[in-house]
Amino acid sequence: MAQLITAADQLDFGIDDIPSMPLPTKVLMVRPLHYTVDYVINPHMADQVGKVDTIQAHNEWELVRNLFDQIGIEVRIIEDQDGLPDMVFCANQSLPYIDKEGNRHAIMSIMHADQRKKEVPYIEQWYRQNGYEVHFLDENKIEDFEGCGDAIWHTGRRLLWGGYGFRSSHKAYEAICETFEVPVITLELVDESFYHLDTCFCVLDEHTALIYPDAFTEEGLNLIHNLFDEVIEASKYEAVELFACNASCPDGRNVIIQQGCTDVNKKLRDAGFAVHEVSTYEFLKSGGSVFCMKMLLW
Ligand SMILES: NC(=[NH2+])NCCC[C@H](N)C(=O)O
Repeated sequence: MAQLITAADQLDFGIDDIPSMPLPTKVLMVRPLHYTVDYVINPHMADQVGKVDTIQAHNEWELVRNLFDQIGIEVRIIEDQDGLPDMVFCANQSLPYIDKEGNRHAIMSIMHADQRKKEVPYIEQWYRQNGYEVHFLDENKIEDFEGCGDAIWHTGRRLLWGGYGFRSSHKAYEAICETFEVPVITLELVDESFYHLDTCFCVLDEHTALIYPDAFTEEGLNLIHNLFDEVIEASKYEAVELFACNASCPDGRNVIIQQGCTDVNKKLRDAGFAVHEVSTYEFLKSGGSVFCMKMLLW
């Protein structure tokens, strides 16, 4: 079953056929002491260089942290590094996994932008200190891969969704599929404003996803609709300006999301989710929100 799936006609399983995987119980967060917008590597950062209010950013980060804590997720914290202003976005430097025996693994990223490459060893060190087996992709064969920014676990199942096109190469998923022995469904990203899969695709529970449809190809949308019974769509405004799809729903019930996503939040509540709004305005300036500000762990 460990296959790479790029088109809906390759799907020979339903979600219930995929072995289950425990839900994450922890998050790693990186305290943003050196967070700024210093360079432009995605469209959201244009015009934002030097415009981050550092104190406000730290306050917002604390509130995000409190919300994870409140919904029962244990928060682990490390500090960021001087000269690495994007390190707070700790969804990007790795992809963790728990195998069927309960052993923990992490594949380290190959960051697309030179400015972010030095973040990876700090996260690797944390994994080593916390009993994870660390794996590397072959840099001679794979150009880039930005961890859980693009690679997203299906809630409760040993199935990975892999976005590619801007920050991660399709080739990375061949290697990940082999290393973790899980099926990977790849989704091409076509709009630069949605440069990571986590900007336009959020798995809410086993049967429900929140997406921004125009960020995908028709084939991608087919794949998503094939595996999810319910697909909630975000409007352009809430997806681009408020990063609605960059929400996080670690337990299949509580959704932590940027403040003001009125339309999406109504749809989430109608579908039975508990919505927790939080301001991440200072992080939106860098092209990130709740999902990017943490790494889900077991
Ligand atoms: N998973 C995410 N979308 N992370 C946000 C990363 C933001 C960061 N400024 C970058 O462009 O790399």
